[in-house]
Amino acid sequence: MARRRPPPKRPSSIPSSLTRKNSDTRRLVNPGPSFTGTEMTGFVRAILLGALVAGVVAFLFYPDISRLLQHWEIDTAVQQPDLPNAKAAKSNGGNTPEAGQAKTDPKTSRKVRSVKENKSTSTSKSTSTTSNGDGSPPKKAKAPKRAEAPPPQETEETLECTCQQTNAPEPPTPPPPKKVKTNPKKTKPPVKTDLMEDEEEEVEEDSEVELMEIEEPIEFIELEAEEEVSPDSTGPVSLKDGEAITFTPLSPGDEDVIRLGGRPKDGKQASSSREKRHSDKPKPDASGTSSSAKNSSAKNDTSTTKSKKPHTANSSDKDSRNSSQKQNITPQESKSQKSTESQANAAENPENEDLPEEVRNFKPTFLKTFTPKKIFADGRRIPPVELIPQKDTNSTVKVFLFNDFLSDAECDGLRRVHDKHVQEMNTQPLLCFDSISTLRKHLDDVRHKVHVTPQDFVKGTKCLNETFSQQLGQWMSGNWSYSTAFYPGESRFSTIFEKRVQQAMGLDPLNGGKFQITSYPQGKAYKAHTDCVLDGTDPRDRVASVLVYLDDVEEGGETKFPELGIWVKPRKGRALVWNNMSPQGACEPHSLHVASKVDQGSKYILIRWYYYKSFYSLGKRPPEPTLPTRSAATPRVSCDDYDNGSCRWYDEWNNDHLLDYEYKKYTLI
Ligand SMILES: O=C(O)CCC(=O)C(=O)O
Ligand SMILES: [Fe+2]
Repeated sequence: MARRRPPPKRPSSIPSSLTRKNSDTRRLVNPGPSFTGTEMTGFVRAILLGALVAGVVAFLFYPDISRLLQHWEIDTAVQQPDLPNAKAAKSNGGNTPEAGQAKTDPKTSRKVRSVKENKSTSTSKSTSTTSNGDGSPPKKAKAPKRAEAPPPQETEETLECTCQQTNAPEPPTPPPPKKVKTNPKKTKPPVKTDLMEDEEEEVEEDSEVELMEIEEPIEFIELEAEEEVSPDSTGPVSLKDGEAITFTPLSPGDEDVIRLGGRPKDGKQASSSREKRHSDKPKPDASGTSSSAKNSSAKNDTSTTKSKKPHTANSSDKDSRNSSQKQNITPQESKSQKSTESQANAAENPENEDLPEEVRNFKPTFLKTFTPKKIFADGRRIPPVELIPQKDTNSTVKVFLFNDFLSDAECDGLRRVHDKHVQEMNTQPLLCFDSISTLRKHLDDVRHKVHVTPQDFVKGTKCLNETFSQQLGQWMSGNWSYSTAFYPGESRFSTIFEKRVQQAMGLDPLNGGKFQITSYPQGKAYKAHTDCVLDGTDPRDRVASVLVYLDDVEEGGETKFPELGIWVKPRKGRALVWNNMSPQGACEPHSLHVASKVDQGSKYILIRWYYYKSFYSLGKRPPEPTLPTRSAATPRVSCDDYDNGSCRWYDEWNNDHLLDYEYKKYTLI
């Protein structure tokens, strides 16, 4: 549009001294003509006529004058972007740096971005999920935010447009809502249904446009085809042809091969093929000293390292992890190996002084190989799906989902092994509590007023004595979830599973810990926690978690990530994989997750945690502590919090219930 010239600016004021001087001069030097009465009347008439003509002209051309003035204002706004018009134009576009920011992952950025656009365009799904904040099922969606007009550019035209809209008698009709289409090949609508069932039902009552938009499963991105691992590809694992993709389902006979933890009634502890797994790794302690001997010799260690663990995952495995992370280096070796650099580090951070060298010098690098790939198993095509956080967050946590990661037969087999083992264990567990206050809360819960004294606990432990354990166990009537464990190399299944995980996510089998199967009876949940230790002193933590649902759950039992606004419904065979640590190696608070209450039916999961690196005892059965004294096959129940009824039954013992555990964990085998 042609730009009109603004009218010349008039001087805003003339110095009064000058004016006065000129008029004074005129009056004195040139007094002007004098007029007769007739001449005066004619002159007045002429003036009146002129005024009349000017009035008519002004009336006829008024709109043009008005427009001329407008353009003058517009030009001013362009030149001065701080004027209100210019500001409004900027914010109306909604094109804030955040909104326009793309995710940094070069492989997924395009798709992530497209999903984000979709989200902001208008879905009640994303609105409702995001707004809840606690990861609870989304509430009734509000009126969806319609498609926004494309962001205006900061040009003269844009501003002119704003200005004209303001002056127009009727506001202009907004552009119709944008329907964002995603590539149907790359989305999986059925998955979305699982996650968003509640909202979907509500949204269906709304307009057609919404329905069309809701059809887009915005939470899911099936990842790029080029990431696929084809059956005959060599891939990251060197396997024999076909081995990576064919899996013979777990047959009933195989169940015996899976030895679950705990001392069976014959008193012998199951052993794993630990030496094989680590035979190629140097073992700082090659003396062959038994682990229990080392345990007792470590008792004098006065390591003061305590990690605060407000919301850390099930203590049993954490214990196994901690004990596995610290034993490689004896205090003597630690001292002799001290480098100038590490001493300097320790001097900088005196709190770390007592940590083993390996811990202090460990440089966490984010697992570059933590990349999802499409895999095939047993004739099943298993593409990865990235779950997009429904909350704006600067989190580095990525959550991936694989449907049918395990076959029905595999899931059934694992459930059977677990149930059988729970049945076979001694039915009377010993009950352990993280504190007396947790015990009191549980007593209140079962409506029993009991005066608790330290004598009720087995000395040196956090566990109740046998009599009290039995009593409280009956009152609580098995009101807990059940975890059983098996170890790498103990079954064909474990080997096949870890290879599958390696292919799908690039996680090194050697960096994985035990396999834990957990069942939740109806009404059970598990507290909000992170699988790594928040603000922990040991950076060699659980970098990623792999969770597989072994059955559908009739109602409830979702895994929720409240900080991300992601929640996932259990589906038989479905795997969830996420990273717990940031690229810098810090435990990510956004990885907080909760197993929500099973409202109807029961829930079964298989979980395995992966670490930054392999440790000597990682993935090996931990030596059982002798305290408390107990008969074979006695399970323990750990209530390490009250929240969400998070007592959990374990088939094996570790050191977590020992009072002095925190003080010696870095030197335990
Ligand atoms: O059961 C779930 O959904 C989550 C379980 C979990 O996070 C865990 O066992 O660490
Ligand atoms: Fe967890």
